[in-house]
Amino acid sequence: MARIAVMGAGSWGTAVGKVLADAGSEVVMWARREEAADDINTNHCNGKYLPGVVLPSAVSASTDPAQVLDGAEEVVLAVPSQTLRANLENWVDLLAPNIGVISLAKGIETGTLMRISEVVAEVAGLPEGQIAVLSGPNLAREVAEGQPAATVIACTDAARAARLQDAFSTRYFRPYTNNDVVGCEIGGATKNVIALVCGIASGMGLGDNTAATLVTRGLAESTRLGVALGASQTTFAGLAGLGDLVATCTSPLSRNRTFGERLGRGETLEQAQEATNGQVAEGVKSCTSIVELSHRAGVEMPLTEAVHEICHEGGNAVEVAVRLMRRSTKPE
Ligand SMILES: NC(=O)C1=CN([C@@H]2O[C@H](COP(=O)(O)OP(=O)(O)OC[C@H]3O[C@@H](n4cnc5c(N)ncnc54)[C@H](O)[C@@H]3O)[C@@H](O)[C@H]2O)C=CC1
Ligand SMILES: O=C(CO)COP(=O)(O)O
Repeated sequence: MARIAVMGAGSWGTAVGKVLADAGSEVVMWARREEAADDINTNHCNGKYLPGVVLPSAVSASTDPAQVLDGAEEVVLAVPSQTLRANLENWVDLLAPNIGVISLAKGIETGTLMRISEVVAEVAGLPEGQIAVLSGPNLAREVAEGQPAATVIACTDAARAARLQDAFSTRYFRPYTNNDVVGCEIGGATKNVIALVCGIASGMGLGDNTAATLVTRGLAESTRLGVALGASQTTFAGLAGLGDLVATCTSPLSRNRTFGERLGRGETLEQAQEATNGQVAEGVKSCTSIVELSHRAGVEMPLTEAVHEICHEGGNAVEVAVRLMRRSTKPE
């Protein structure tokens, strides 16, 4: 039985811990709070993030990263994108030199504009073939309940991607492999921003034509950015692109969509933040780094710019929407 460390016991880290244990691994989770580790060890659940979900007995937890990482063959990084660097810096001396890393994060680091696998490579000094990313339409609650879902495991080392595919395969969770790490990470980060704009539109009372327009044009601008950064266009038509975009833009379980809805109803950023139960809505910060990345790459991302303006420049959603509709006409 392989021993896998999951660093982060939030909603997705916990759901992924359950998947890995159901697929046959021994899973040790790192939790920030003692109560979370106790809850997992004593009650086999994580009541703060996934109330009612029973975790397999092969899942245990600790707040001590040394204990969690001791003997681990793989380490899953399940902390928010903007905190990953600082967390990993604390753990780097505890990683075995040949350890495999799997990033679950869906964001772009602010300031550096790095994808999260690039942050991992820089901080841990690992070659890119040792770093994989997992991304797809995977709302944590549904996966934890055992509802059927698929995902993508991307790694430049195809043999490693195939090994991870096995390690994550269960009767309800079906991973596909891909070698397009850039496309999977860009798709995962941009869909959160498009989910914010879909939520804003919904909060403003707009209907399904608007939502479908935002999803489709959101996919167009995400693909434009990804391709400019070296990704494959086909990745954006797959699970880590369109698949995740649809799930996140339409689901009431999405933190990003819900956050946007509150903004669209007129709440401030602070009010919307209060309602997240301490969970991350990655798009709020990543919209800034994605706008900067798009400028650097020379591609237009009007919807992402709109979200940035509403979230961080005091933009009024109605005025921003009117301006978007008045953009010059163009071929599709
Ligand atoms: N929840 C979901 O349905 C999915 C989430 N993801 C991605 O997985 C990553 C992790 O997300 P979740 O587990 O959902 O997040 P979460 O907000 O539910 O949990 C974050 C975890 O990171 C820990 N953490 C460590 N350092 C932290 C810090 N400085 N600030 C805040 N939290 C800190 C928290 O204690 C918590 O255990 C994100 O990038 C997210 O976009 C990806 C797919 C599905
Ligand atoms: O990434 C997700 C689904 O694939 C989760 O989305 P939220 O972070 O918006 O909840």
